[in-house]
Amino acid sequence: MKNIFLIGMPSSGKSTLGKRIADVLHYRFIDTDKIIVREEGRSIPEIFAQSGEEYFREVERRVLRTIRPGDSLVVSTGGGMPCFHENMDYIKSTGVSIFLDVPVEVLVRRILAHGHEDRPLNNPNDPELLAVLQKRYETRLPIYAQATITVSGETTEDEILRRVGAWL
Ligand SMILES: Nc1ncnc2c1ncn2[C@@H]1O[C@H](COP(=O)(O)OP(=O)(O)O)[C@@H](O)[C@H]1O
Ligand SMILES: O=C(O)C1=C[C@@H](OP(=O)(O)O)[C@@H](O)[C@H](O)C1
Ligand SMILES: [Mg+2]
Repeated sequence: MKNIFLIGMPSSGKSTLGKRIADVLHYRFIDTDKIIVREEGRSIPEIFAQSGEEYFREVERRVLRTIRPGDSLVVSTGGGMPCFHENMDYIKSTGVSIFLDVPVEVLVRRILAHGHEDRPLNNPNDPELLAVLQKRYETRLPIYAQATITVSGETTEDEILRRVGAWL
């Protein structure tokens, strides 16, 4: 069966929803950030601090390209993954994609509520967090919008499953 990729901004719920979809569809679930942390033996903030974002993006590129069409995986991506190294083209050629389009205000609320120490690009203590995320959203939107399906934070899980089912 085709792979299912979840894409979208940090805290849009890719990891949470991806696991749920995989459970319901009996697909194997992977989270690219978790694979990177395991492979590197260090956290994402450590990778950014010690080796830089460019290095992280290169690892993302490589991890993504281990996925083949027909692997029957649900893949939760890191928020930036589709936006570097022509990764969105690879995602489109390798499966069906779901863009979780959640308002930036909601993302900020989630980041402030849950903290995000493991995400170097989202600092809950930054007074400009809303503006930073809004700008990042606008930059990334043309890429995210290429997803097969776009759902909002309000779309029910049943509706998401119904819509993605039509593409499998
Ligand atoms: N639909 C939702 N409603 C409210 N909170 C959510 C929802 N989905 C995820 N969250 C919370 O938001 C935070 C980020 O979720 P996560 O799935 O890790 O997002 P992502 O992988 O897109 O960064 C977590 O604390 C999670 O519990
Ligand atoms: O938006 C981004 O560029 C990033 C999002 C993170 O993943 P989540 O979207 O799961 O938080 C993680 O890959 C890294 O910190 C970079
Ligand atoms: Mg995640």
